Amino acid sequence: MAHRPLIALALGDPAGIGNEVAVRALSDAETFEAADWLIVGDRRLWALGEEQAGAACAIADFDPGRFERVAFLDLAHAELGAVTVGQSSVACGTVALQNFRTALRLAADGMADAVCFTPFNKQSMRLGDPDYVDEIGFIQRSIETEVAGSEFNVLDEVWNARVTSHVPLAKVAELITPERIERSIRLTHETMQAAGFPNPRIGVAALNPHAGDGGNFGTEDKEIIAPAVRAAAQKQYRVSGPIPSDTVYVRALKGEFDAVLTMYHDQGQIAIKLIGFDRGVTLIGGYPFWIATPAHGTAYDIAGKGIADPGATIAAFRLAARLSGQSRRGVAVDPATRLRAVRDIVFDAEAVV
Ligand SMILES: NC(=O)C1=CN([C@@H]2O[C@H](COP(=O)(O)OP(=O)(O)OC[C@H]3O[C@@H](n4cnc5c(N)ncnc54)[C@H](O)[C@@H]3O)[C@@H](O)[C@H]2O)C=CC1
Ligand SMILES: NCC(=O)COP(=O)(O)O
Repeated sequence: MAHRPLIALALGDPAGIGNEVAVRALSDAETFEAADWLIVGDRRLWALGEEQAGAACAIADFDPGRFERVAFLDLAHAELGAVTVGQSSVACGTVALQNFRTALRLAADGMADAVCFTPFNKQSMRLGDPDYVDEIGFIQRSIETEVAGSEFNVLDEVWNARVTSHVPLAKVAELITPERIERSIRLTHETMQAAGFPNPRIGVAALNPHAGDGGNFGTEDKEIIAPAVRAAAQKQYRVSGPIPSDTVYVRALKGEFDAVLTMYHDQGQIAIKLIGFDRGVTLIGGYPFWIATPAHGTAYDIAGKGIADPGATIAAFRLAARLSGQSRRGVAVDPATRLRAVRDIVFDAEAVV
């Protein structure tokens, strides 16, 4: 039976639109009611978000004895003078990394059902941590797992999955291997099943124009992708392809596929953002808890102006609440156990900062 989940919300890059859209999203009654919220960040930067949004949320500081529906876990860690709205910096990356790591550990330790985050700026994250590549690598390090999850871009109409993600375009072709494709098909199937699709239909995008056009425009589709799709189909996955990538989303939107597996980041993201930029969610699957964020980024060009659209953040928060509320795990639901769990959150948060 569904229960109201506890979501650890890691505030993202403070120089971007993240705090503003988080304030707006939690001011939306239906979104707020969908979960209990533990907001992880620096209270002074949250106040900046309230100012930018022109709205205020009455959220008490976290107190283990009084936690009911929402609390702010104030890590009070930002070097405020070094945060400039609209600019990447070490300070912004460091704050975002610490917020994210704390939220991940809360969930990994079973003290939150899911993690949401507002947009990170990967340039700032790299400045804050030279080893930072992307969220997947950081999650692996933070929760000490070898498991590499994957990003899924979610709209009501269709999902997008990726064989490669945050890699230079020049490297994509060499990373398209049968093993990666089969693994991505399996992860897409398992993640979508966990999200409520009993037997998802997956269309696999081709890499080259017109799926290589008989070998005229590259051989990967014929020699690598087609055999991998056949092998996956033999294992009973409902999969077809390679399908020319300029029309695979047209077919998906007509109802032929529940998801499209693309070969590289922008191949799917362009389609998804054209279909629903204001409600697109990036969902990270493959871990014991759901992780969700809006599909858009930090939008430095409009940060601080009070004009950011909160639609995708609302969609991300609601999706995480729905999936974790009906999910495979679930933290303590009775108040006494939850109180104990939330007390531990504080100790854990102190330990990781
Ligand atoms: N959820 C996350 O953590 C994500 C983080 N990123 C990161 O964000 C940074 C900037 O990425 P960009 O490619 O420039 O994409 P972006 O999404 O930040 O901006 C692209 C364009 O969309 C507009 N835009 C974005 N969100 C909007 C909103 N809510 N309302 C109105 N307009 C909006 C921006 O003003 C800009 O013109 C990068 O470091 C990237 O890695 C990108 C996507 C998702
Ligand atoms: N992994 C979260 C994230 O960065 C989402 O944006 P994208 O770069 O994967 O499009």
